[in-house]
Amino acid sequence: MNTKMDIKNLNLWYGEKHALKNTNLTIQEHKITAFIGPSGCGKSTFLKTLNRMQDFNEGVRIEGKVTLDDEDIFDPKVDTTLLRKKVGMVFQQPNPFPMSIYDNIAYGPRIHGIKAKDQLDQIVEESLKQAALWDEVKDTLKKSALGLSGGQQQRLCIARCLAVHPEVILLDEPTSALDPISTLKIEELLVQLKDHYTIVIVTHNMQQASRIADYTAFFLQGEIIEYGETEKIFSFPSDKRTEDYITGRFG
Ligand SMILES: Nc1ncnc2c1ncn2[C@@H]1O[C@H](COP(=O)(O)OP(=O)(O)OP(=O)(O)O)[C@@H](O)[C@H]1O
Repeated sequence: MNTKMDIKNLNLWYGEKHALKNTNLTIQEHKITAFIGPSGCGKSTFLKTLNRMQDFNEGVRIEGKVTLDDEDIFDPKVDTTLLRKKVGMVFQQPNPFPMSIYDNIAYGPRIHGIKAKDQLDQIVEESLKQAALWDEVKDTLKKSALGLSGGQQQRLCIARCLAVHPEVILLDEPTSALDPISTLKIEELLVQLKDHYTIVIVTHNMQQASRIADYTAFFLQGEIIEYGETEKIFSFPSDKRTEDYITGRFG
């Protein structure tokens, strides 16, 4: 088992608000890691720190160390565009660009310098196939992505993320805006994708975490209370607060 990302003594402040308190975690390669915990406990904050999305946030102060394949992601020499290519992100609300399905997928590769049509065609097809969307859209690639259903749009966003060949995929409650069937499709997809990618998912859905995650971290008020194999966290939590949360006593 390989550690893909290692987070050590990570603290984050939004102005005066201490949102992450000395958090430590390892993210294992080719596994799905889920973050669970009540609203406002710091899951999204932690997730966004992993590809330096917090750099966009004024007034944020970060201390601690995060490595990707043993390289410090906060090193001033790090090219953040390249980091975000390696560590891609999918958000809660499907957010396709207002352009064609094809152009949505080709957008990232084009930014990274790929211009040849046959090469872009191949990336578009490959990414849509990997995101289990190809069969549904292969005849309408030139149509607007905004015409797709919510579930299709979210798979498009996953395909768009895959098109730049990331190593880690961060997903922030990717199914919370979707119906149960689309949700299951995305879950199946993530389980397939973990053979090739390392996946980190924030979810409010405890069944979802127990269905798909290999590892689960329980967050509470900016701290990681417990982290381990999902089965263990859900069957024999070591901390009373974890037990109270997963049995629905709060949150
Ligand atoms: N940009 C920001 N500026 C100031 N405070 C923020 C900002 N973003 C988040 N916070 C605060 O930091 C804390 C953690 O928020 P975060 O969004 O990480 O929690 P979460 O566990 O992901 O919540 P949810 O499950 O509701 O999405 C909360 O108290 C929130 O109000």
